[in-house]
Amino acid sequence: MSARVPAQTNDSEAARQAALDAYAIVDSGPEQAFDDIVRLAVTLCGVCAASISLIDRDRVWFKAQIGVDQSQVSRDLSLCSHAIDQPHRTLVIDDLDIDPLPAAKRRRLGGRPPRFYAGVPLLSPDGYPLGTLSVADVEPRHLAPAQIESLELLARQTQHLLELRRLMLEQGQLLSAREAAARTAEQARAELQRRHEELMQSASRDPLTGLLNRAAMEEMLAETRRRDPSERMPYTLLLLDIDHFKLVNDLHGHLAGDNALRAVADAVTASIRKSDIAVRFGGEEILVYLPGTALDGAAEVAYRIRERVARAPLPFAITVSIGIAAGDPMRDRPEQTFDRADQALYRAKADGRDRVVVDDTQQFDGIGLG
Ligand SMILES: Nc1nc2c(ncn2[C@@H]2O[C@H](COP(=O)(O)OP(=O)(O)OP(=O)(O)O)[C@@H](O)[C@H]2O)c(=O)[nH]1
Repeated sequence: MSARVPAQTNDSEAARQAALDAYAIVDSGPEQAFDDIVRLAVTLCGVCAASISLIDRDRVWFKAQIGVDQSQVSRDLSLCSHAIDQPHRTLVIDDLDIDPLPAAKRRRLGGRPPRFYAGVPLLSPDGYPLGTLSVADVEPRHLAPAQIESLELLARQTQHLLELRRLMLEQGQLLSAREAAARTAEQARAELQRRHEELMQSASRDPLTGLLNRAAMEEMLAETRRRDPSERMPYTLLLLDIDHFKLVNDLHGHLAGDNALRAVADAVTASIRKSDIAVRFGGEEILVYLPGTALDGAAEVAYRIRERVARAPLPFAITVSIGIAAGDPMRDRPEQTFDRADQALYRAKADGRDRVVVDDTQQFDGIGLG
């Protein structure tokens, strides 16, 4: 038996305990790999007991054991504590009656006191003793050098297992930390997106009518231009202007004019589909984009708007003029379609207002719908 080294300082014991804690193994459930090691140790050394013992604060806890009566013992009853006094040497005591260890007296293997003990310290990569892989018997024994070497080899395997276990634990923690960080980032992104949309919503709406404003339309146009023309569908543009609106303002006042504008916007919104887009284009001009709608469909929408405007709950009557043009993304640019709708609107005004005029320079030959 080797001489005992001086007692560890409080600091080094704290560091040793921290090294063990990093494995988070104490009080864990049984694991086949560790059970196999103690079984092999028993077979190789021809003894009745073996254990993988870990020194935890004031107790020694067995990760795996065969033939040992307790599942943990207080540290002062532990043979393992003797073994780690010389952490780089295997402690072998052939006969504890001849070469006694204080702790051995009160330990039991199958109800009997141990006579033989051999313990190989298990070290952390930093060299801190964590516990032992030990074999014991109720009879005196003498291990052949090859058996001691095998036991030491098994202890090395146990250390590898411990490392592997710790690495897996760290990986798991890293993974969940990464998942948590990804979740937080996703929540932040969603919140940012929500706030951005809110901001866009308020920035892109005309406060008086609630319709989209011109900036929003420009943004949509830019977005459309980025897409392949073949992916875009034909559409119609409907340009609406309130007739003699200046007179409405002059006769009934600006506030009444505002109400009239709101009523026309409501009439437009009520007459179009969700997929259509209405924009307050100028002072009293409204532009409506009707994707996938042909001229005849757009003319129907225009009539519906006129009817609703005629029934608007206002103390005075108002009318609107509407110009319509069809656009084909494969053939023309949106500006060209807009110009044709504008010209149709001009004709509607010139022809006496309160009417719908469909652009006749493309698919239709001049259908005045006024
Ligand atoms: N009340 C109100 N008036 C507005 C608003 N925006 C523009 N206007 C007015 O709309 C009027 C538009 O007048 P004009 O462009 O001369 O056309 P109009 O009187 O509608 O005549 P036609 O379009 O030829 O039928 C102007 O008097 C603007 O001041 C608004 O937000 N509220």
